[in-house]
Amino acid sequence: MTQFSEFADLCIKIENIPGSLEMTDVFSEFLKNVDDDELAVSCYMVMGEIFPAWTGKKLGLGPNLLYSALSKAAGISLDKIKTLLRETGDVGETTYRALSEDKKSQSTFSSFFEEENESDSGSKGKLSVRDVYDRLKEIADASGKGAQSQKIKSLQYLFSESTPVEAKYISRIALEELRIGIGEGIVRDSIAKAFDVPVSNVEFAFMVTNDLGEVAAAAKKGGIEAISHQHIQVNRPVKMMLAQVTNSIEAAFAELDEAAVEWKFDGARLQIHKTGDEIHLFTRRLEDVTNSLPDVVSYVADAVTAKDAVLDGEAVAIDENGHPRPFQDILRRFRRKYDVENTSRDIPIHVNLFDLLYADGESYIEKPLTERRKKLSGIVRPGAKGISVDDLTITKDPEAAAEIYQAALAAGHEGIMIKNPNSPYSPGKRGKNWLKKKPVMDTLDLVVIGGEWGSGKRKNKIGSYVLACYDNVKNVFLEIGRVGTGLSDELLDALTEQFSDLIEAENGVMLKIKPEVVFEVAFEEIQKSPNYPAGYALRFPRLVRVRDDKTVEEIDTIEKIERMYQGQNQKE
Ligand SMILES: Nc1ncnc2c1ncn2[C@@H]1O[C@H](COP(=O)(O)OP(=O)(O)OP(=O)(O)O)[C@@H](O)[C@H]1O
Repeated sequence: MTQFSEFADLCIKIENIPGSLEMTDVFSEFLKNVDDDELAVSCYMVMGEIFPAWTGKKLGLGPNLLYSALSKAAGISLDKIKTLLRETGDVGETTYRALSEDKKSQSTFSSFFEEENESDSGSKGKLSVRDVYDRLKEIADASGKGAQSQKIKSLQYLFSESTPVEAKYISRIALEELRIGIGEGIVRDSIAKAFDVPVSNVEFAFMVTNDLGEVAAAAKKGGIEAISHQHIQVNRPVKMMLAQVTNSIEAAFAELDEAAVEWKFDGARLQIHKTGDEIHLFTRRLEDVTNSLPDVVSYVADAVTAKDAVLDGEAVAIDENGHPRPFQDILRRFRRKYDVENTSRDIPIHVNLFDLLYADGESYIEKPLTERRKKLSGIVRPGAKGISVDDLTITKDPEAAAEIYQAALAAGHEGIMIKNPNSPYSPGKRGKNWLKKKPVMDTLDLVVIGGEWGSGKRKNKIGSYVLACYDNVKNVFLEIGRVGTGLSDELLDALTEQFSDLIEAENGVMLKIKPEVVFEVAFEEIQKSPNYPAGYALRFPRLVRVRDDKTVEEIDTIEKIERMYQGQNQKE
């Protein structure tokens, strides 16, 4: 068993290291020494997760529940916890302080000094890494009547059995806010280093399994040989391949010579897994939305002739003429948990398939696009209801692509995709093998980190939202502005509801919100601004759409905003 105190020490060390190479050194040492039973979970937890990415499962613990547990464990009032939150602005620090005060008040004079001397990383709690993981998993699994109090009890147990420093990290993990600067790249490199396997092999195994814990376990057990045997599996979603923007069709053809051109549909990504009669549908965030889309399940059952397959496509909400409806409509379908039948009648879907990852026992991801498409067309019945393989044109002629682009826009879609016909499918990669061309509209994907209660008629609604971009060097969110004006009452109601469980702290009318929801925001211009931590502000920002299909890891970075600012000033 590895003590959780060792994990907390690891977090402290890593937080104080600026460079990723050193982080890799430190984490790979930890991986070498951790128990087999705790190897995989250490990989998840160091990234602030409990479950491997492919499960799409989240702990889903509201901040208020955590504060209740903390208040009970520390024996101090909820009000006091909220005051601490205002002072520290951070749930980890609040936990540390709340529990330190508790320990002080309960300790005798001499034990107080013992604790002080041993403080920070020194004093040891009673928990192992596995204990913490198991309790958090229990919290995630609790459901139904009594689940709330069960969750509070489990957290309370974790807090009371750990030192303040350990509890600080437990709180951050529980709210999915660990953010010590370790992401998938560093975990991947650490596995390679710890178990002496080339990074490229670890990378490939991760792409196909979507589970760094499992890859670490395989690497430890059987090195390169074992991880080379890992393959894509039906019913385990893999990350979707993504696209880069191209400024012009000509530029794309200059890169590619010959290109595969198809419409960029305005809908939501869907990864379809079929094993015999069992069909599962996953979103871009790898959430299982099978139950919300019974119509799509029946379309797949009817159209796909392969026994087993993993297919990639875009689900589009359509009107009675087959034209695409607004993006929010397809998201309504994806989110729907009740009254699914009626909603599917009101908002029909058409699925446009454009790729194939696996069919009848064979992985296709390493094969060229043309071969994948050939097989895809061979396993989907033409003329089937609600689902089709999209049209793909292979051409060397930018003019032909321009015509397809115009046709796509005329049909109400976003533009075109220009793909490298010889390229493999690279899960989770955004590279030059897929380029997208759509009309220029400057938007940014930003995360909501705060808000403000409205006044007057909007008293009980969150009336404006504080937005942040991501600083991927310092690993922090940077506030860049707000949106509020122009939002309808109906939308504000829906948003207030969506954010109600994400409120971490309140100060007067101001709210601190757990960074989870992504807004796509349009604006007139990016300006330099000393008023915001990002150093930039958006002129006339307005909400285009809530990007429920994107995770907070996918928001735009300060680097990109700097580049956009410079590009914008060059144009003038
Ligand atoms: N024919 C197609 N091939 C691939 N992706 C397509 C196609 N049609 C629509 N798409 C959608 O376009 C997305 C690829 O663009 P990108 O990787 O930039 O995602 P994005 O960041 O969501 O971009 P955007 O905001 O432009 O949709 C895919 O995730 C998919 O949902």
